[in-house]
Amino acid sequence: MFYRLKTDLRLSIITLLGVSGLVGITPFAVMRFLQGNMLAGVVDLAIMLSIFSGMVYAWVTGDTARSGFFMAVVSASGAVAVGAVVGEPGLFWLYPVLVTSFFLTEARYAIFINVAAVVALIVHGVAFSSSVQMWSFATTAVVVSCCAYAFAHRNENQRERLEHLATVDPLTGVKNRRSMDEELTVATSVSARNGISQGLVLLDIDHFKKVNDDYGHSVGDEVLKELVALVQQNIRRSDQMFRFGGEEFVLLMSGVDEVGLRAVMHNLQQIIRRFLKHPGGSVTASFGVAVLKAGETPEDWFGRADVALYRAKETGRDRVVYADDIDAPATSGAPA
Ligand SMILES: Nc1nc2c(ncn2[C@@H]2O[C@H](COP(=O)(O)OP(=O)(O)OP(=O)(O)O)[C@@H](O)[C@H]2O)c(=O)[nH]1
Repeated sequence: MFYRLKTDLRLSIITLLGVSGLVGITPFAVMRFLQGNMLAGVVDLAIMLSIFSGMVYAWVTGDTARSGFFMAVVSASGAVAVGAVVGEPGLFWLYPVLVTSFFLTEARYAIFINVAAVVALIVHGVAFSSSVQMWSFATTAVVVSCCAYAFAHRNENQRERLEHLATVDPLTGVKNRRSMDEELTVATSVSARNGISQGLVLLDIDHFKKVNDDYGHSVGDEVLKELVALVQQNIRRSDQMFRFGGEEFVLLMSGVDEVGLRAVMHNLQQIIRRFLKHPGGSVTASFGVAVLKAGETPEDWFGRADVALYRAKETGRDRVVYADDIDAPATSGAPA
């Protein structure tokens, strides 16, 4: 529970709004019923129930986009209703709403919700004792909204940047090992559900240490970038490439059958041989390939591809080895 609150900002805002809404509005609802102000009491009760159901929906389904939008609309409508029914003291409820809307839903929806709420109160007009007060309210509402927008926007940018840094290899721009672990898990579950075949390729540049030693690290870096560009130009957009570490890369290919995979690998091997160069000549690579088996774990799947890569290196490099060819039981030719 705390992990979800820590990692999902929108869920934490929904929860904060839900809990503080319930705690903050309950005394007002009770007071209004006790004072006989039934309409205001019913409005408070409706807001509390809606906020509570939005919060429960977010926790149960994980769909914070929909529940966030719902809670932004509910809290803005509630604040307008309270302002319209209670008058001037009720206006203050709009300020927290103007801020939280930017954290609950997308900026364009939040702007629309905030403008609609302020306009609704101005058009209704009853909550204001003078036009000066009304325009002061409108101006401060705009200032609060602009500040909230700027803060939420910056926060979102930083979140995206951190996510990028955590998942992408800075040298080559492909996803890193951490993303690969997640995608392999996703691929195995998708395959278990839909039966879509999944191919896994481990690609390791041959004698890369010698490239670095002979021509320098920066030339080695260029070779890595060139390799990524070449491979990406020659695989489908839906295929994914990851840098596993050093000079080792991983390709995840969905929906490719055994025959298709062999054709793709033959093509990739030829292209690397022909076009991947260092100042002294061509660069080659070794490949280990495994097609996901039914019920296999990501670790076992990766392990088979790794064994195939090891075999490719062991048997001379610059070759593609398929895990299935290693797994296949040797035929003895003995009569049954
Ligand atoms: N330029 C550059 N080199 C890197 C980077 N990451 C790892 N390396 C180098 O990659 C080399 C890998 O060397 P080895 O593991 O011995 O592999 P290899 O020389 O390719 O030999 P085989 O794989 O057995 O063919 C090491 O020299 C590392 O320093 C990087 O980001 N840039």
